[in-house]
Amino acid sequence: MPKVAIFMGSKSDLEKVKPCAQILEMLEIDYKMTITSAHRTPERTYNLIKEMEEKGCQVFICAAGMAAHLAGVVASKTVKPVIGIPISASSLGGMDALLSTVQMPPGFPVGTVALDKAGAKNAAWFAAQILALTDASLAQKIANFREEMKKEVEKAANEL
Ligand SMILES: Nc1c(C(=O)O)ncn1[C@@H]1O[C@H](COP(=O)(O)O)[C@@H](O)[C@H]1O
Repeated sequence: MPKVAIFMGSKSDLEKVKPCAQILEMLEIDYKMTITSAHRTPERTYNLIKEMEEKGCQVFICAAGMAAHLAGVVASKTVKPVIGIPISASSLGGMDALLSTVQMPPGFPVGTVALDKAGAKNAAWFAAQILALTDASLAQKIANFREEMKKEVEKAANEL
């Protein structure tokens, strides 16, 4: 049963979104990743939100570039937390997607992470932390990975 939904606006976003799925896999969190667009396939988007909620999904992650309305539209249809990953997909270098993801009207927040791959990774960590509020073993797993990251920094420092 997927706990997290990852939606992206286009197949062209996939390479930048893959790290999100990889982190969820590393944390052994069930997820469903698919392509849907609030602009091009509004009905599919609405149906997917409903389907995912019925399956027990707790967090929605939405990645989109350009006029990135996908996360906002998902936020309008669910009261589950929505995390937006802005994708740089135009000559504006991602500022278009960043602003259209983050600047939501009050009452419909989209927790917005950094652009592209770095943001994709943090979207997964953030979703995991939300799920860990009610899952002690997942919280411990996240803490263990943080220990590993700490060791990597110390190892790199020692090797300099
Ligand atoms: N921002 C949105 C939405 C949406 O918000 O509904 N649907 C697609 N897109 C974005 O358009 C960009 C170009 O898409 P194409 O490469 O398919 O032309 C992609 O970054 C996609 O996320």
